[in-house]
Amino acid sequence: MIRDYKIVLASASPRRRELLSQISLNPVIEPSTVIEVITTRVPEDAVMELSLQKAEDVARHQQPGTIVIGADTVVAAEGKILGKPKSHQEAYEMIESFQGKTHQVFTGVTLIYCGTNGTTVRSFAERTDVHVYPMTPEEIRLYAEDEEPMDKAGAYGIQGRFAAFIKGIDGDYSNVVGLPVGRVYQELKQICEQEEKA
Ligand SMILES: Cc1cn([C@H]2C[C@H](O)[C@@H](COP(=O)(O)OP(=O)(O)OP(=O)(O)O)O2)c(=O)[nH]c1=O
Repeated sequence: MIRDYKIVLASASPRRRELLSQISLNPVIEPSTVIEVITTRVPEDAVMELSLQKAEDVARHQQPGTIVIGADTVVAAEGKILGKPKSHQEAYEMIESFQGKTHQVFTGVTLIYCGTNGTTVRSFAERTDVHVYPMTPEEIRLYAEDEEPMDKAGAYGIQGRFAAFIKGIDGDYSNVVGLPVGRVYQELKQICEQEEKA
């Protein structure tokens, strides 16, 4: 059973911790300190690559019987990968590029099971399509000036004030917030079942 394992979340994101506690998983928080390197421009591959780097960094110093979760979220809009904005101006430009349109949010997740005879690694990427209402330059400016977009991929938080501009989504909502918890739970269950059979 999942509760027989120690779960470590290799992330500083409070949203990811909250999403796991929503499904009664209360992980130990150990953010990774790895320098993130992307070697691809394909968003689903990039988020898996980054989630693997974060999970591997933290898995290195774990005891057997631990499962480490690493994750990374990006927005893909108009052929570009958008991470966190570096300035309010950049936040404005990101939102301007996808207002009135549909973009994709990808979260990559890596689960590493640390066993007595080595490790098991599983990575996957989950996609959600997000439809955004047209926004006026004033609406974009007021939102981009706020602190809310600054620590978020694509410069918005669907769970925050930006909800005013969300027309709809196709896919998992929790994936947009930073962790597709349903899929994470199913994958964790499979790791535990495999270990119990072995
Ligand atoms: C699109 C979107 C992203 N986000 C967040 C999820 C992620 O926390 C963040 C993307 O940054 P990430 O680099 O994926 O994660 P992080 O830096 O917050 O945490 P860590 O690297 O330690 O795991 O954007 C929202 O909260 N709401 C949204 O609507």
